[in-house]
Amino acid sequence: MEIEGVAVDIDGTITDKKRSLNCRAVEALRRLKVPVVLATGNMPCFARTAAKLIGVSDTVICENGGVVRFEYDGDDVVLGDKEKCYRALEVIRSRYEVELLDDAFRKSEICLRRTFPREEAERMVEGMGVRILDSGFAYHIVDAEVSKGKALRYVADHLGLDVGKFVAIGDSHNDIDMLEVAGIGVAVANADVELKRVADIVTSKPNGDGVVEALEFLGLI
Ligand SMILES: O=C(O)COP(=O)(O)O
Ligand SMILES: [Mg+2]
Repeated sequence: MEIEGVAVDIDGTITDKKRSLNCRAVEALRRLKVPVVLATGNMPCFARTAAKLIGVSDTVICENGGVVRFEYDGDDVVLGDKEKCYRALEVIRSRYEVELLDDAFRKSEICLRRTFPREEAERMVEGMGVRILDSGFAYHIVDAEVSKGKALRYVADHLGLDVGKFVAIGDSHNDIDMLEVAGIGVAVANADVELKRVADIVTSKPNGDGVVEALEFLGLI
């Protein structure tokens, strides 16, 4: 299969537990001849800056697919409904203390510190049209209509590329459907078991070194 693009998660994939960026992965991603799309749970201002500094495509998937941006100076395309997330937040708040992260900068979702049982909270908000994702770094209450996978399909269509010819690389629960949608799904060695289950390739090395390993294995570098 001729690979037309690479979608890569940020935290836990090209960064380590302390969120320190792996420079070998940066160099490898910069060298690729196909578009490299960052796909993160983080907010648009962070994602666009990260893309610029890393030296990959200005097209980024942010807020777990709730926002997409095609140009550095372009507008955010908001795909998720934050009101749904606020309604769910009130339900969760009735039982757990919550701490919101960067709320003023998020347009489609609510990011929370990981201080309560995610699965229990997800049961509490069943039927409200939201999901609670765990990136390993934070929880995200997202509109159930959005995901990194759906956003990748949207982005690929917009760029005139076939999403089935993308490689997607990730580490967590919030990457599952992106790996499923892409033609080749890669989980780095430190990835959640549930992500490894849907991956075509599981690297032997963790984080950014795993990204480099996968790109070499696929003949992209
Ligand atoms: O929770 C976060 O913001 C980190 O998310 P990411 O692993 O999708 O980059
Ligand atoms: Mg991650």
